[in-house]
Amino acid sequence: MTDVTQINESSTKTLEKHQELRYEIEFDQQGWMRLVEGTAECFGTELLLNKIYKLTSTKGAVFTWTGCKIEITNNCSPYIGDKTPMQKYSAVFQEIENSRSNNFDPNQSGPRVMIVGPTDSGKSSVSKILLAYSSRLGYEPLFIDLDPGQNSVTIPGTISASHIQSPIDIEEGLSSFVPLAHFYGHASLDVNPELFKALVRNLAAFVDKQMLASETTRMSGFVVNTCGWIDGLGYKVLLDNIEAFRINMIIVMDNEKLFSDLNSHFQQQQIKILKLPKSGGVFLRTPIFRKKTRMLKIKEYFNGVNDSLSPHYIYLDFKDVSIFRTGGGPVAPASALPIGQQSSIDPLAISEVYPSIDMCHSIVAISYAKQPQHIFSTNVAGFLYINDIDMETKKITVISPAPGPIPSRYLLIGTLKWTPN
Ligand SMILES: Nc1ncnc2c1ncn2[C@@H]1O[C@H](COP(=O)(O)OP(=O)(O)OP(=O)(O)O)[C@@H](O)[C@H]1O
Repeated sequence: MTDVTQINESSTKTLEKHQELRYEIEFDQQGWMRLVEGTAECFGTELLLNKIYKLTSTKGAVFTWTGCKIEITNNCSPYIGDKTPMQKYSAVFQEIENSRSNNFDPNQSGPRVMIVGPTDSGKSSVSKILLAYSSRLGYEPLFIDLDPGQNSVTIPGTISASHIQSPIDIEEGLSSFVPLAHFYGHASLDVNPELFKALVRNLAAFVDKQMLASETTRMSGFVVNTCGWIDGLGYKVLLDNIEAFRINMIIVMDNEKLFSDLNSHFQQQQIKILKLPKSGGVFLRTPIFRKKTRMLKIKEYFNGVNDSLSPHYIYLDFKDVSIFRTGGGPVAPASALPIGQQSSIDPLAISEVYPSIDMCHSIVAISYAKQPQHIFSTNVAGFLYINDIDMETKKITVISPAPGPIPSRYLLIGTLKWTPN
């Protein structure tokens, strides 16, 4: 692996106050940046002066409130954006902050914020900014990621809650926090929306317990990031998720219709609904790019960010594990069924399946459940990659990020596949 500091074709960019330096670095490419003068922040987290930050397969921006100079490698295609919505984002953060500090009743919960909007509208980036600003003020909010396709925290196909108890790392982002995760098993919400809604309700119940247990968490509140499916069934799922988390502030990114629909729907309820524009820097991702990002996220789970981990091969006998599939088998996406027709398969059924060759290259979750009937309501300990299944010797070869025995015999499988290269 290249030592990034050896990439020395860099230039120093001077930013006026309220400008941002945008960068794009291709998959499997690395560059770096360094703040050489002034102050700047990357999605809300302050850069340290003179520290070299590695940039790997990423797009993003560094914003300055004061003006600054940043040295950045030329392979990051850096350019300066002088129109940014950061002042509006900061005003929304102030609203959140007011809800914490204005006569906060410790028996009530603090901000329960959900960010909604179409794909590529900057939802994850705004989530990160709000969490980073909260963290800088000493709060310890929860981050709830309901985007199984473009997850910010762990492997795709999951929903998770992470406790943000330290500043967000600029290189690793939100992946540096250990989440409580439930395995949905599919990258797209429309494969099994009923299962998704039910898992979200489980996660919301866990979050409620966390809020009850600690006044700091209660006051800090949480930020929920969602996926970009906002019409038809996607909108209905969103409404269900809003109810599950008893959201009291919705931030709508860049979509007048969604803003208007939510206002009409919640007019009798005390939910603050705000709208925010998307930044001109937000990168539009094609389906191929999205798939590559998912594969990269899985690779990072097993190999670490910047290949910092060495994954381990583990050999399991068929009798050592029980594999369960949720939803009673692969279900046709709701969008693929004729209008008005529903799948006859119980979307919440969990059935044990015998190992088979077609499971090769699947990502499976290790459940913490002690009994099969608790699998659905229990979070997962981690994930394995099925490298090989030998039907003759009845052995499964898996790749795990950690050595040693796996913590449970119960494995969950969905439709998520990966091929290491
Ligand atoms: N101001 C900016 N300058 C440069 N890149 C940016 C900026 N804001 C966001 N990006 C990048 O644009 C991409 C899309 O942004 P983001 O992930 O926040 O959108 P999203 O609405 O959450 O997308 P999705 O719904 O697909 O998850 C990300 O790679 C992000 O880092």
